[in-house]
Amino acid sequence: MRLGLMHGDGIGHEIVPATRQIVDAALSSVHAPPVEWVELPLGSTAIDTHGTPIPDETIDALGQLQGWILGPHDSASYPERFRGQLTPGGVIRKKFELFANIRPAAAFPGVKAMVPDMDLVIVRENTEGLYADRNMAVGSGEFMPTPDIALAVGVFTRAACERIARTAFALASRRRNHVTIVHKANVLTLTTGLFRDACRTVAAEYPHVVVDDEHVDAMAAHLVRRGGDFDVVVTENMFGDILSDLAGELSGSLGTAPSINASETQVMAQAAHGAAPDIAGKNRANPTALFLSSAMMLDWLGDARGDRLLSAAARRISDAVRTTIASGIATADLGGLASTSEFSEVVYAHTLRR
Ligand SMILES: NC(=O)C1=CN([C@@H]2O[C@H](COP(=O)(O)OP(=O)(O)OC[C@H]3O[C@@H](n4cnc5c(N)ncnc54)[C@H](O)[C@@H]3O)[C@@H](O)[C@H]2O)C=CC1
Ligand SMILES: CC(C)CC(=O)C(=O)O
Repeated sequence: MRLGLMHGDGIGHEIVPATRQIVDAALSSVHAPPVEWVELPLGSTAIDTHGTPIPDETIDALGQLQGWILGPHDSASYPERFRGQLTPGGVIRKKFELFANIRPAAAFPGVKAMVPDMDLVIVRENTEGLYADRNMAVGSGEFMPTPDIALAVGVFTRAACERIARTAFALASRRRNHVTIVHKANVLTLTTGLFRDACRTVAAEYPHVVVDDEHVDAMAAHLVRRGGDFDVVVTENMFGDILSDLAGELSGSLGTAPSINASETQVMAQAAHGAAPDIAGKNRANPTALFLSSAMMLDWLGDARGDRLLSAAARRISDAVRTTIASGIATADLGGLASTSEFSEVVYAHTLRR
């Protein structure tokens, strides 16, 4: 199996190589064939070598792959000429229509979580909404008609809202049969109102699923006070981005918050967090989020290919992470003393253990 690999920026240079080793270990431990890794340029290093953070050769190569791992990028630090453009991750999401951003948040044994009974999945629409896109036909855009006025246009299409709703209801049907639609239809009546209504339309196809809906501001409060009450949360692009950081932190740390971005045919593993420039190069980052993102990717590929070994390898990784953290070994964000490499070595050993 060929899988793409992009380090990204900041802590990506620490957590991506560690993740590659864990994936290799997991596949070997279940006697699956090894991965043929396809390393691709992206981020600051690609600016130096190719003059752009997202070279055409990377996009072309991804078009030939079913799955890949994307390290976090530090687009806020790119030279001025790249600012205001879609970020590398955003370009990839839109180019390959990776419309479903699946972001679980569940507390681990051994972690002092602020909401210890949280076990939910945020299903985020990944191609529309308010996130800027100057270059593509479908998407949204910011512009300045004068130097003193900035405008942003959000795009919500019924087709994309119904598509992400189906993902959410199918997921809830395999979990606890509960979907919460998050919107802000009291103010953004037409746009997020369309999102809510399209989700409600799809809900009629899943009569066994309990549906409710919340305004995004109230939802933020509910997550803090009673985050254990939610199962699947479906929402638009920016609300999902924000709520998933909140849920990640409430259930452990941003460093434990995984995600995949998926279409019907391709999957990208990408942690929910960013490049963490404040701790980059210090061997302090928690690689858990990317480890678990890669496990989600293997699981997705296992389903898509009907290959149980890939799903078994995915379980190896998540079990190894849980065992490691439950044994009291954790990085600083979880209150532990382990460095990135010390933590990764223990997860690696547990992944290989038969
Ligand atoms: N998917 C992506 O590639 C994303 C990229 N970014 C980019 O990352 C850069 C920094 O953005 P910020 O807003 O500071 O968000 P961030 O997620 O990089 O960092 C926020 C805070 O969480 C901590 N943190 C994040 N990941 C961690 C980990 N694995 N282990 C331990 N602590 C961790 C950081 O140290 C920081 O204190 C920006 O250029 C931003 O655009 C931000 C979010 C997502
Ligand atoms: C493209 C990213 C920088 C947006 C983001 O924060 C995320 O998707 O997590």
